[in-house]
Amino acid sequence: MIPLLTAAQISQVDNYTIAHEPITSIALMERASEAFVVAFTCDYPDKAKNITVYCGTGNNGGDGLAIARLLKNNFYTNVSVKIARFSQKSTPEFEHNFVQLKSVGIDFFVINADDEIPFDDSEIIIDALLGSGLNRPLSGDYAKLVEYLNNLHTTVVAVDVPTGFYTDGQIPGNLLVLKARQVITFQQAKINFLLPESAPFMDDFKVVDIGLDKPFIASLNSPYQLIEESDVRQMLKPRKPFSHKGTYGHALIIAGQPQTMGAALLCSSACAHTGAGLTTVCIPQSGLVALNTSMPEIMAIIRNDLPDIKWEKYNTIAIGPGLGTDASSIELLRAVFKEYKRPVVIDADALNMIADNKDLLLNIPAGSVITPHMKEFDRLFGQHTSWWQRIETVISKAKQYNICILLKNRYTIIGTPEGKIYFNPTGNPAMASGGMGDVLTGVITSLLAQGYAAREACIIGAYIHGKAGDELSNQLSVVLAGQVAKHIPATLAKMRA
Ligand SMILES: NC(=O)C1=CN([C@@H]2O[C@H](COP(=O)(O)OP(=O)(O)OC[C@H]3O[C@@H](n4cnc5c(N)ncnc54)[C@H](OP(=O)(O)O)[C@@H]3O)[C@@H](O)[C@H]2O)[C@@H](O)CC1
Ligand SMILES: Nc1ncnc2c1ncn2[C@@H]1O[C@H](COP(=O)(O)OP(=O)(O)O)[C@@H](O)[C@H]1O
Ligand SMILES: [K+]
Repeated sequence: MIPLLTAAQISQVDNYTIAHEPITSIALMERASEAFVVAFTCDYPDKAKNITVYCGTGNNGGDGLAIARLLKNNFYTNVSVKIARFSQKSTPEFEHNFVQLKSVGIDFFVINADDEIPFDDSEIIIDALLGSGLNRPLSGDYAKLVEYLNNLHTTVVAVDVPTGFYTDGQIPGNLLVLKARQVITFQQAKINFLLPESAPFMDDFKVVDIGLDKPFIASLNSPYQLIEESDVRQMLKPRKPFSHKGTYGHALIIAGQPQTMGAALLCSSACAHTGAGLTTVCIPQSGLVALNTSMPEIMAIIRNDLPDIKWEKYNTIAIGPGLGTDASSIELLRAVFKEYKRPVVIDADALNMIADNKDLLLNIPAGSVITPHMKEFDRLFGQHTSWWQRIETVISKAKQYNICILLKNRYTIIGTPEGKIYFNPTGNPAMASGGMGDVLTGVITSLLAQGYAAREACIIGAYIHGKAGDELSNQLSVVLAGQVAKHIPATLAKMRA
């Protein structure tokens, strides 16, 4: 796991590293700038491009000055610097690098407060105006400069953070930010880069290691963690030589209506492909031929008004995909909560029914998983105006109901009753198509049936679901849910290798 820190914590780690490595703050800035330049030269190798580095007078600006000098040393022939001296204040690291800049003879131009903004015809802009020290929305001269630069539509590469962007906490509406094609960020992704509100301000980000003190970072015990492949590899259990279908659990999936049978088929296919020993799906009579034709491995219980379910047979139950919200579905959901006290997976229409009957929230068995997307989440827990607010709700509701909440998105958010938030990095826009969530539910259900706890099932499930989609998207620009379900065994084989 990569712990994700707030700007205040990063500055704490910065100071700790300076004191304990030990390293001077100027040497740390040089190391950060070198790391930026290595990444930059990789993505922008044309050394004749006309590049302007815009620098503020804080440490982000200090980085910018060092970066300009290092680019020149790396034979970038057309680099110049514009310094926004809008405040009398500057940091010693900025001033040190200013002296260095002058000594290597790079063209620079100072823009003072209230000055006209100088004409810019550069091909690449490096944004080192403001970084993680931002403490208020841009206004005045900064706002004027950023609006001018945004209107140029030039390729912008931001140093650490796009100027004006909030790295953590609620992002105010109508925020003015210098829009970046790419952000080359230091040490770790900033938490807000992982939320959809970052989308208008950056196409992409890349993390470069600047050698901040890792044990100290771990000691801060951040609630926010980014999942890494190694975590999932460690959590995955092998399939043992003398094992049999009973070893890997029996999952029951209650899903589908005549018009939404696909949801039941996708969910149960994903469950079987993720390795549950047995999968049974509870569907209406009209779905039986489709099930037997497409997946003879899966057993069926025909869903009359209230089917006769032998609850004790199942290691876990999933309920919701394509289920509908009519009276008999609500009755069935209540029956699950009444009869079955082990962890379940609740998705789609089951979430919508709980949203309409909030008393049911209290009946969810401890250790269960709910898998809402944004709209289902807001129906359940009230309207939210920002993703930061949703994260806060995930933390409080996971604890209150003793469940894992998996809130789906580009970086799916998993909250546990212990107050941790895990971000899943896998998945891609080729997967933005119907039924993908049904497959995820099947994957998580399968993992619960196999004996993984809810936290592990969510982390492994979200990761391999997205990873399967990533592998497919190497060849395909659109990936369908059924393809992801069928590809899970190949992804699992690689992860277990
Ligand atoms: N931490 C690390 O790991 C490392 C960090 N490094 C680098 O340091 C950067 C952080 O530098 P930093 O702390 O000097 O802050 P920075 O963003 O340059 O801002 C400067 C000042 O601007 C001001 N200000 C704030 N908001 C404003 C606004 N809206 N409009 C106008 N002014 C505003 C505010 O001062 P104020 O006016 O509030 O007194 C603030 O102090 C970081 O992003 C990275 O690039 C690396 O070199 C080494 C490793
Ligand atoms: N752009 C994307 N990047 C990463 N993952 C995506 C993207 N679009 C969709 N997904 C994944 O696909 C799934 C969609 O779930 P959901 O909205 O419930 O779909 P459905 O209701 O159609 O089954 C989620 O797991 C989500 O993380
Ligand atoms: K910046």
